[in-house]
Amino acid sequence: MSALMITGGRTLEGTVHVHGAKNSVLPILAASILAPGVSVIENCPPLSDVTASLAILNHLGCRAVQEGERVTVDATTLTRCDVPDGLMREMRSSVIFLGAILGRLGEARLSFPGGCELGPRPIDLHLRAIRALGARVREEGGRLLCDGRLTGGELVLTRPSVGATENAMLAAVAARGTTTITNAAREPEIIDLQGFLRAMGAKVQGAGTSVVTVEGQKLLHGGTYPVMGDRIVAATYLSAAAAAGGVVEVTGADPRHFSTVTAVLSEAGCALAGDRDRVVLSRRGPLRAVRPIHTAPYPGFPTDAQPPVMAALTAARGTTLFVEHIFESRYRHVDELCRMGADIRVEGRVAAVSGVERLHGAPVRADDLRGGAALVVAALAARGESVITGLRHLDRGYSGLEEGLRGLGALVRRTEDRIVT
Ligand SMILES: CC(=O)N[C@H]1[C@@H](OP(=O)(O)OP(=O)(O)OC[C@H]2O[C@@H](n3ccc(=O)[nH]c3=O)[C@H](O)[C@@H]2O)O[C@H](CO)[C@@H](O)[C@@H]1O
Ligand SMILES: C=C(OP(=O)(O)O)C(=O)O
Repeated sequence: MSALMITGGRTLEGTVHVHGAKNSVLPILAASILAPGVSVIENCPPLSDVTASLAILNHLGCRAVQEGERVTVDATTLTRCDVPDGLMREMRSSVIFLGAILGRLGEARLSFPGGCELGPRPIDLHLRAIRALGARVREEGGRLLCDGRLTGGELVLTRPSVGATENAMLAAVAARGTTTITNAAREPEIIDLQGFLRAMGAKVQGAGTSVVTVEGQKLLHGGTYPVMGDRIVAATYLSAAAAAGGVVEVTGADPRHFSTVTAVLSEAGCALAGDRDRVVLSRRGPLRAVRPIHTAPYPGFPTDAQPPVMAALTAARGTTLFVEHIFESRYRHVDELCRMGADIRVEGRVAAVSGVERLHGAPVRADDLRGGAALVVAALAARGESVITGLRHLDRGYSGLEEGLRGLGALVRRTEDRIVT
């Protein structure tokens, strides 16, 4: 079983560059099949979710290859409209292929997606959106059978779901006429998807606001596009620096995309400065508790940053309340943090984090992606050695994490075969 061995207690110093955003590149890879052409995606991180996306693309008949941080997708040869159940279960974003396959071929056969287990993650809004564009959707034996000629229309999402907004945009690009998506998600990743669709020749506007408008059936071609930097990876490195102390510069992501996170870390006693694609955090003295942190859709505090920021505040003076509004069950890291000496009580959606003097190292297991990031942050600040297992979750969203942390002076190594009892 592979594990991360982290000996905590060293302050972090230096610069770390974040890779491209997982939550941008996955819908962009799905979008690449909308036109029978060659797309080139730059700044594409080598993540296991990207590998899963490439496997889906190749299964569909495309030629998708990753070389370093560049992915080339030749979607000219796309022939199939089905995604096997095993690939659907690999990640949440497999469901975004629904709008894209349906848009390109008029037919799609998928099943329900996997992804982090954070409580129920239905896809009713996705299906409602594509039905509203004229698709027929049947469920048979756990498979979703979708077909129909798509026509633009007025879509109103009952909540600003990121994935449903993306699926609706992809289907709308191929639909006849104009589609408006009201109460659309406003995340920066939606703006990135719009950027790629425009690079393919699509007419899309409004991304980043609550109303996205798509004029469908424009002549599309392959596009070349650089994926934005990962704001959650940036938030994770900053949380690590806040937890361990020191001076860390994070480059490659736009600090405006995670300003709610930097605001919290600043309130906790860190000094922050930055500009368009870099931010520097320094923490010399102790951390203090902050006002309650409520996760919310963008531009609110991101649910994906809740676990690492919580880990950073486990040793702050005082008590911080976290209120998780997006997912029903996103505190699976709490029990593991408590094994490291944290004092956290959870009641429903609220977690009360009472700062302790210092965490201690322990064997812990990641049960989901950002929960794993929280354990890394905690281990860097803890006294002694931690052994973190469950790395397949971390590998879905973090590439080069050990190298990045080692470059900041952390004692981190990955063992591939250690048996952890
Ligand atoms: C690959 C990707 O981009 N994942 C991100 C995306 O996930 P994802 O796209 O799955 O998140 P959504 O915004 O769709 O989900 C938000 C909430 O809406 C609910 N919901 C969603 C769809 C639906 O059809 N019905 C429904 O009830 C979900 O259960 C959840 O409670 O946004 C989340 C919220 O910022 C992030 O945590 C994930 O990292
Ligand atoms: C929850 C996440 O990912 P996914 O939606 O792919 O499960 C995440 O990136 O934190």
